[in-house]
Amino acid sequence: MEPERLKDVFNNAFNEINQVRKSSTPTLTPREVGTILTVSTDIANVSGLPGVGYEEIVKFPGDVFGIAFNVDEKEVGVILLGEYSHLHAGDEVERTGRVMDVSVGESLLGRVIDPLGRPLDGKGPVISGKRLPIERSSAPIMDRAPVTVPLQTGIKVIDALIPIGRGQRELILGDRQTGKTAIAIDTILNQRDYNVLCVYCAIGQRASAVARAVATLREKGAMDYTVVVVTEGNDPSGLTYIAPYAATSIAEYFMEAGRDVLIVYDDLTNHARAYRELSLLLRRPPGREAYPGDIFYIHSRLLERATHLLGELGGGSLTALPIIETEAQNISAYIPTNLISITDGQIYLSPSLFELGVLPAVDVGKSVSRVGGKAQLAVYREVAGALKLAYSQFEELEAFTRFGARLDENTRKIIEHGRRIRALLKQPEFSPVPVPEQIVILLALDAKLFDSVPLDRIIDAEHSLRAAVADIPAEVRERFNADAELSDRDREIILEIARKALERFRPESKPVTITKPEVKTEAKSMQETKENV
Ligand SMILES: Nc1ncnc2c1ncn2[C@@H]1O[C@H](COP(=O)(O)OP(=O)(O)OP(=O)(O)O)[C@@H](O)[C@H]1O
Repeated sequence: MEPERLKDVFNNAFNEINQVRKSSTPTLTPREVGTILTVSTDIANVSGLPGVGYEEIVKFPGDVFGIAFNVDEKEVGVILLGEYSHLHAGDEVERTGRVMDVSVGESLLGRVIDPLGRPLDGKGPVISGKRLPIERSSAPIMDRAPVTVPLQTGIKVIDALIPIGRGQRELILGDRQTGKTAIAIDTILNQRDYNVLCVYCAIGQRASAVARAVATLREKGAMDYTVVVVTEGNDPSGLTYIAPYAATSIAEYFMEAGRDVLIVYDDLTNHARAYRELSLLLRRPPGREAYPGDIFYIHSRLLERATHLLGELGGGSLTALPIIETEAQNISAYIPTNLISITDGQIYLSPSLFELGVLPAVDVGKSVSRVGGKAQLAVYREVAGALKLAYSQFEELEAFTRFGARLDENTRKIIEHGRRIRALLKQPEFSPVPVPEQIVILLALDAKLFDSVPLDRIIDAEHSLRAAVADIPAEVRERFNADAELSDRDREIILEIARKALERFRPESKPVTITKPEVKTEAKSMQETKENV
């Protein structure tokens, strides 16, 4: 062989050997490791991680994870996401190079998990091939469609007077124990018939309250289409802080797959408190009510993720029902006003109505839905305006009746009508009312058919009317859900059925003979008394 050719063969062989050697050598990946400087309540200060990014996950001994939150040149403030009593100054901390993410997917339906995706229901690990970061940017404006489809809550007062649309953000606020959770749970229960998936995010709640909510959802068959994300009061503040973001990513997965989703944040007061605690521990400067300056931003970036996507993007929607607890009915405190300005309306629950037994204790005057009216079914719109006006007139006039003022006939009628509206807007927990039944009740109320029914028989009259809905011809009932307006003929048919159903609840016109004997008896007895005296 020629020397040139020999040289080529030799070079090729040498290169091949080099390549084989390279591929069999294990590649060395650098580990960036730092040291814990201090560990205090729910946070750790770490040094020696110069490359760490904001919100990057770092790993502590014992598989405890943390989020890098205060990234300074020499020191990193880390929010701890697990039990940290075994951590000490001097322990190693390792960068992971990734941000916090959570399992998402169909397999999460029916599960109760914590914000890290760990199961809390004893049904084994959550198996899902897909993960999404918990912090995601919200859909850009050009990807958003207007809110046009109603989200039926099954709660008469809300569906009629404060309607919610799919993709809307409606705040539920009120003092403690006024029925805030009850409204959210009832709304979830009602989604069974509407094919809306639900995510219930319990944030820093008492374990007993969470257990009660989960038991109700399970008992009523709502867990089939619901994911529950839980942090309890005694969990680290870091876990409480990330809970709503993780729950939103779980919900967004379904939305991006074209589904309609409802998410409940119960409640964001606990979330704000957890964030305040972390910020103060990280020595961020406190602002109003000791909350950090970016408290508005953390809630607005969360709630901006609720939207209705365009048809080309699947047409899915994410409706958010954040809950806020007020103190002594102060809706102008810092966090409630922030949330009121971020959301598209609010449902205010009044403790005084709760005490009076008007449940759900929705104060219609202080509640509003800014976009839901456009999404409301046409049949509701026909009666809602008149009903709201009649109800607010009644509330104003009711105050006068407390002074025992003599009322003219017209005022008396307004008050009697208003009392019946209030009585019919009452509703027990866990018993959503279907749309056709709600509409028939509202039409009958609007036509003042209930005004002749005594107040103590209103509930029976309502039951009788609801049972009579079956008599309405199917084609008329179909128009209720099809967002079609009712014709005069339809209205007449419905009112005729309602009249019949309510007939037996009218008080019998009292025959004169009934009163006369009473007078006689009284007179007689007076005479007898006189005689006896
Ligand atoms: N429509 C209703 N009918 C009957 N009872 C109701 C109704 N709504 C709420 N309740 C009752 O009122 C109580 C308080 O309700 P709920 O726990 O929902 O209030 P909350 O405002 O969420 O309370 P917390 O401040 O503890 O979160 C519960 O005992 C619940 O059963």
